[in-house]
Amino acid sequence: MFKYNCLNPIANIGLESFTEEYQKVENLQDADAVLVRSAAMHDLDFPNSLHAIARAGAGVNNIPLEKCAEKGIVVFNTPGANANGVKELVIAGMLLASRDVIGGVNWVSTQKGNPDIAKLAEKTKNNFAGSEIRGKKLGVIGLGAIGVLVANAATHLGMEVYGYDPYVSVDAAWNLSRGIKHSKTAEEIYKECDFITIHVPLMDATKKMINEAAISMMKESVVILNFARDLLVDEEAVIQGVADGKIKKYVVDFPNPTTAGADGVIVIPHLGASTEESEDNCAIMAVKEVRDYLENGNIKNSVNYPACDMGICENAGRICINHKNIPNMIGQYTSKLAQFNLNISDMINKSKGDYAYTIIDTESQVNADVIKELASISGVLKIRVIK
Ligand SMILES: NC(=O)c1ccc[n+]([C@@H]2O[C@H](COP(=O)([O-])OP(=O)(O)OC[C@H]3O[C@@H](n4cnc5c(N)ncnc54)[C@H](O)[C@@H]3O)[C@@H](O)[C@H]2O)c1
Ligand SMILES: O=C(O)[C@H](O)COP(=O)(O)O
Repeated sequence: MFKYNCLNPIANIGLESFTEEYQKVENLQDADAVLVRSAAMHDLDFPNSLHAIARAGAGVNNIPLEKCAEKGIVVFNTPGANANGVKELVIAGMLLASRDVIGGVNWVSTQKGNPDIAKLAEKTKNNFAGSEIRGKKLGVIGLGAIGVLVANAATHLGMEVYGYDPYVSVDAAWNLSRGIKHSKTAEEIYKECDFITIHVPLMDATKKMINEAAISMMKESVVILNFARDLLVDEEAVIQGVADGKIKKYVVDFPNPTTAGADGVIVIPHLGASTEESEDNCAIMAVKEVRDYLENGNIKNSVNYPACDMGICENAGRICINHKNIPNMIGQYTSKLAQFNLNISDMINKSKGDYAYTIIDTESQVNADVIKELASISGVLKIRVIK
């Protein structure tokens, strides 16, 4: 029996794909796996029983990845599963920044019960007039799952699109519309574009990447859209930019005391992935990843351990070892198994940064003494018997 805990509500369609071998528990301390969306996990203590954390979403800045890796806890996310939901809201954000729909709708609500509202609206509507996005230049920083969809959609709306991503994946590059201009520097985006949207993960290297220096290069009346994370942007500098008339609008999906209610800022309460479809997709993918890891030891879409897949175990035994990426680990495992006269029928070892993962299938089952011996090897962080 496996136990899982949910730190946020996770869509039922995903949870329903857990079999009767799974039990939901209220306390993380009792869990083999945790499912989470944006709940902050940095200050949590993780029990030794915890094997996996699945982020039903993209951003993993709420999870202490290194601390988890060190404890042999594999952290998964669900790449692309909510990308369409975010793309649609980014397009809405561009339209809301271009035309004062929000101001107009708010004005109408102040006229409740006014029998002359239709006439008055015709006199007043000019206060809420705007411009169109067709023909404008959009710069997309970060061409991953979301950035590619936004860039492609914007070309279909008649925008001239520039894309910047020095680490773009081959898959993402294949999916980009041919008409998108490849920017080799972020500066080109800052200098050329009327709308700038960022879709990069929050990491030390990307924190405050949109700052005073970046803003100073931007065009007058630029619109900045941030559906990635608030800390990617120096928001004090943005508010100053709005006050100076340099920035027309800042559209952001992450409310905080700096931006809530600020002039020229459209703040959305983190709704990018809050669609039925995105929530379902993320939950289904997260549960699938957790099940494959707990039941078979396979890793797909982890952000702190390598991808590693040996399928379903057809052999008598399978052990999985989370370990440091240091020399001679495999040599030590194989010689320990040989000491116990265990024959290896299949094996895979992969590494990612400082961490590595090994799956070993054996021709007979591995007993507790063998596991104890393997666990005593320096650099082993966690060991699990799958079969
Ligand atoms: N508003 C929401 O509800 C919502 C929903 C999903 C994701 N997000 C946020 O959006 C981010 C992006 O999501 P995604 O699914 O597209 O992720 P992704 O991993 O598919 O794409 C991120 C891209 O950013 C690129 N990148 C990294 N550093 C860069 C840099 N310095 N300059 C330019 N490009 C850089 C990477 O190469 C990658 O292609 C997530 O990390 C998350 O923080 C927000
Ligand atoms: O990174 C993400 O996937 C988004 O920010 C969505 O977060 P949420 O699952 O809490 O809505």
